[in-house]
Amino acid sequence: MDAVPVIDISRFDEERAEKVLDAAINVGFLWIDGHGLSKDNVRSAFNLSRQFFTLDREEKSKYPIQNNQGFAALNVEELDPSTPSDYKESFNFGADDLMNGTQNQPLPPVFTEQHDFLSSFATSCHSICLDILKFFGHALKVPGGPYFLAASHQPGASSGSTLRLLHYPAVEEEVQGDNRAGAHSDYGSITLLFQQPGSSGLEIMLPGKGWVPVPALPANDTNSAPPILVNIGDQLSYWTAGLLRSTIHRVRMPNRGQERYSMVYFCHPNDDALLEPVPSEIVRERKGRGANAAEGEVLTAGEHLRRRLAATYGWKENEDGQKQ
Ligand SMILES: O=C(O)CCC(=O)C(=O)O
Ligand SMILES: [Fe+2]
Repeated sequence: MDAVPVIDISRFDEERAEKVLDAAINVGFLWIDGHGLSKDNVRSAFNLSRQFFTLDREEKSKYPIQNNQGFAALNVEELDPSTPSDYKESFNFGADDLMNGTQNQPLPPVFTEQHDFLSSFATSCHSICLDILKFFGHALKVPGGPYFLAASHQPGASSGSTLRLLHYPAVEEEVQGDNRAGAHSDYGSITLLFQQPGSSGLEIMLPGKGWVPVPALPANDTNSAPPILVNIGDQLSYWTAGLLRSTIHRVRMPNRGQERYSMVYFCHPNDDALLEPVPSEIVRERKGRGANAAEGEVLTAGEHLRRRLAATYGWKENEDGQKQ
């Protein structure tokens, strides 16, 4: 996909850091290669996802989404309030718990039996995100360089980091228009998006270009998983006064009879991180704040997430993060 560059992050150098920053400023999406995740790992995760979503609806509904963890049935989520709710189902894992070994979330046997695998998958995703954040820290020339942003994304610290499995069932008739995931930007710092080879439906909104499809890249013949799609979320946009683009995207599935599986790792800062512009000359030169920020208001990452989730699921949470 020409609009979205592919960048090999297996080595850290000036040129690559500049390319990563450039893609984040101009597109908000990039493919990363040299990420170190194996094809087998990604395949196993997709297999687990398929095992879960093919369970009876009744069985899946024993784990209803609460505090952004668990199962959201078809049409529960409404990513874009101006369009009908999303004809997709999902399962969210609290990735901080998966990483720190304190599993509080009720899980079906299909997942508890593979808990070690899920923990290691989430840990790998998080460490890929830390690698990418190091490129940004370096290119933005913040104090501490590569470690500045990574330092507020400690693996296992209390955060909104989430591993999410998604299933878009095949339909024969049009279901509420073609929008299967309404237009939205992501809430965290950066997102890793896994699609299966041959899979289509994802579109991103680019200035001057409109909606641009971003189909999965083909599988390669190495042991490595194909390049992973990365996008900038709102929190990194706040931190960089809107310099890094939190690009709006959606899923449309006009091809009848096709289903789609995708997996997403939302990397979030520690809950107590303040979403104020980072001390960078490059950011200081920039006027304004990131997407949706009211003038003069500085939120913590945890507060920001609570607000966004309340809007998405139509529920409110109290200070302790309890659903009301
Ligand atoms: O399924 C997809 O490819 C997109 C999912 C997505 O954008 C999200 O869950 O935030
Ligand atoms: Fe998204």
